[in-house]
Amino acid sequence: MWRRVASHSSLFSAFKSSVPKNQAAYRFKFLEVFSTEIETPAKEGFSSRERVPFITFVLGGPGSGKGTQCAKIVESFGFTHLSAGDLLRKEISSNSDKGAMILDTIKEGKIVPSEVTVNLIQRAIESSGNYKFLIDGFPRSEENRIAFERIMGAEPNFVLFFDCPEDEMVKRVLSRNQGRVDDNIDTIKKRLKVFVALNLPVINYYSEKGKVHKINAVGTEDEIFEQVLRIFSAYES
Ligand SMILES: Nc1ncnc2c1ncn2[C@@H]1O[C@H](COP(=O)(O)OP(=O)(O)O)[C@@H](O)[C@H]1O
Ligand SMILES: O=c1ccn([C@@H]2O[C@H](COP(=O)(O)OP(=O)(O)O)[C@@H](O)[C@H]2O)c(=O)[nH]1
Ligand SMILES: [Mg+2]
Repeated sequence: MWRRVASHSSLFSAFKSSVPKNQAAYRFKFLEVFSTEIETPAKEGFSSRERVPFITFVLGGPGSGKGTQCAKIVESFGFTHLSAGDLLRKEISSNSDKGAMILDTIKEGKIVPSEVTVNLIQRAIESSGNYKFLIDGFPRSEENRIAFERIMGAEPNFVLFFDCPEDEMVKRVLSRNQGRVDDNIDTIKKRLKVFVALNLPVINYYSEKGKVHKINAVGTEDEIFEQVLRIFSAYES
């Protein structure tokens, strides 16, 4: 069940180029894991001395608490937090030639073309120097998922799904106060529809593969983190 995809991986190349020359063994491990098909035991964790890449997708509707809980996971477990939305917003503010298109897409609550987002994630992975990643708010569609798996040559080790009722998500987004162009009632309604139509199928896909940990996202931040903690502690080997 914990099978990684077989193709030659650009994730491997990414790690390869970011690893210092004197860490040949480290580099070799990535080759071993990502260029061959390996049955990995279900209990494989993220603290092994091999430092093999460990990827968690963090999914849930807008306002379900993904970013808030990712910050806590980083503190406790040393993951690198890559919020796809933050990477896209950074791209807008960096005056990139794709900025205007990304801004329009976000305002409409739609999904940015997969190759744009995957490339940003890939670059962030390459420059992180880490091997444990929380990929927050991505993949948002089956097309996103397929593009990630094809380009990176890797699947997530597991998926966290923050399950939150819509009225609670709307309440949280409207009081988020981060000056985001999409935190308004019109866009949030569109985003909720996009979540159900395009993002839930991704969660169902990984659920059928036995990779989803569902979290009840209603409660205090600390109550929710207790559930998260139990899951991550089980992978700390
Ligand atoms: N458990 C919680 N209860 C109430 N509000 C929360 C909770 N977790 C996060 N929030 C708040 O809700 C808003 C959305 O949280 P955020 O982490 O940005 O969600 P997401 O990344 O899923 O959109 C933020 O203002 C955050 O402070
Ligand atoms: O992989 C992604 C992640 C985000 N977005 C866009 O960025 C917006 C904000 O995403 P973010 O994850 O920041 O929102 P959150 O769920 O945290 O409120 C989304 O509605 C999309 O328009 C996207 O197109 N692809
Ligand atoms: Mg977020």
